[in-house]
Amino acid sequence: MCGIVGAVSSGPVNQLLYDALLLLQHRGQDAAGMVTLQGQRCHLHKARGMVRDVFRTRNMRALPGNTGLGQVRYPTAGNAESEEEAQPFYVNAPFGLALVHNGNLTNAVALKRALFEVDRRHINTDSDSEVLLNVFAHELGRFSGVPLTPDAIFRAVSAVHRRVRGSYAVVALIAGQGLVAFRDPKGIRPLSLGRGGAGDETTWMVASESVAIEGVGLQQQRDVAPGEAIFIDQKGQMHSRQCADQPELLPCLFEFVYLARPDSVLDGVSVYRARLNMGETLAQRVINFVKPADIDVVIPIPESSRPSAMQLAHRLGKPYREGFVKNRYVGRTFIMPGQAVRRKSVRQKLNAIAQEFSGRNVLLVDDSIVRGTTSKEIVQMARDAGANKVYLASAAPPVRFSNIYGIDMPTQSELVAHDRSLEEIRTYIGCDALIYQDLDALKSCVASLNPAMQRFEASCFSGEYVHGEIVNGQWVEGARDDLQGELFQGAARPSTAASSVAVDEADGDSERDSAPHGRQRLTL
Ligand SMILES: O=P(O)(O)OC[C@H]1O[C@H](OP(=O)(O)OP(=O)(O)O)[C@H](O)[C@@H]1O
Ligand SMILES: NC(=O)CC[C@H](N)C(=O)O
Ligand SMILES: [Mg+2]
Repeated sequence: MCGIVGAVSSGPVNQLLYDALLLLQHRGQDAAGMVTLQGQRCHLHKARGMVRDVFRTRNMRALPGNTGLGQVRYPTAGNAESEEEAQPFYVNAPFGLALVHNGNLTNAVALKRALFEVDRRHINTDSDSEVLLNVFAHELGRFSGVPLTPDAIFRAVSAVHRRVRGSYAVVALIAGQGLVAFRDPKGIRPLSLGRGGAGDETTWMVASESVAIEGVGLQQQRDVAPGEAIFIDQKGQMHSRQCADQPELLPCLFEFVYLARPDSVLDGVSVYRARLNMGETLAQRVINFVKPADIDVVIPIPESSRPSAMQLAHRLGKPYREGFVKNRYVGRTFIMPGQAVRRKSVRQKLNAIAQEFSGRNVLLVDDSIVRGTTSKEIVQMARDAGANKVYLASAAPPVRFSNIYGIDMPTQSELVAHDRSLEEIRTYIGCDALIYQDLDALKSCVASLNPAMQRFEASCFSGEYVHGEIVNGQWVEGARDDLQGELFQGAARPSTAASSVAVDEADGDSERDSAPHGRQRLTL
């Protein structure tokens, strides 16, 4: 996941974009960037780091103009250390184009080959987003004349939909023309449209989450529909068209579990309310495994599990206590690069209040257990703080399969639940009881809040991939040809018991950590 934003306004957009990026920081901590457009001239600044570190006053001054876009990056392709792979990407033809992308293309290798051999375009990094920009640029060049028309833009987006597979929420800027936003035909990653002011004073914004729109004082209008493209010209006129043949809404379920902020509304669903529902249904599961009389207190594992834990405690009639205090200056651990830094960060980030644990049977609640880094540490911290029994409940089902659509879970063998029975996971984490949410229950927690949303991209729980790239844990013929053998190798190869060990028991640094950031990424 990354956070993306774009704006067209009657005034300068640099501060607006900066503020929106800060509100999207939870979606990407590795790099940030912005492009603004003043007349025909694009101004770009991007670098590794968090928003506050990347944009100093002098950088902001050098980003003039009334149209612009920005991104916070959490890499799923290429290399987190590469400054060039920070976004936005820019190409000078046709017109001058800049693009930001949230998602992950699953046929990027084949596209890169075709771009070079057929379209005669050079890709200079290992980023799938640079591939996506060049596909869009090539198609825009084919359909557009001068002056550029909305129809040409929409035809180019339709062609992108035909060529590209995977997930993509996109904002692009066309020099001298305006802002384009589009979402893949299954709407896997979110994209919201907002507006403020009126007439000549109108400001438009497109952003990954509604919190960015509302946080800068604009109003959320609606979501960009799956497959839809929106074009806002420099006079502030908005044009839109459905550009996909068979669009259907299959949003990523993990957005509701963990990725999005609780105060966002995605595709009409309040993330906060969905998380409350998760607490309700999880409470039903808990009482199947642990007698309520054996639970003294419910304690969330901050931050994302709080709404679910609160509702779960309410449903069980048990006290809800903040037993862990979060250091607000440490970022999200799951999206940090590398297992060693993630593990260290759990202890730096969370500290136990011993009195809340001492002599008690505690039920810890987290939103999800992915690599098991957090839960293993936290269970031990609860024991060190004097807890009697330590039970652990997860508001999401076991994460057993790779995510290839924009969450950095490419390697099954990193996942604590992969190839392990429930009892083996419990033993590994070291808790006295382990309770997971049921997948159908999780889906209904979200779907009950929007009747139009009945299906989800839930591959990391189910192993079913919406584009059919992987079937029964194996890349299907053809889809596999698009990709290098080592890509997503956990999914491509049946794992062995040895390779399923998520984290080395002794020091937490698995062999995979010797690879850059411990990730198996798309290498083009
Ligand atoms: O099993 P793991 O691999 O440890 O991943 C799961 C944990 O990571 C996330 O927390 P994170 O610290 O990233 O963010 P949060 O503060 O929003 O909870 C998530 O909320 C879980 O606590
Ligand atoms: N998490 C994302 O959306 C990543 C975008 C893009 N695939 C990258 O790696 O930079
Ligand atoms: Mg967490």
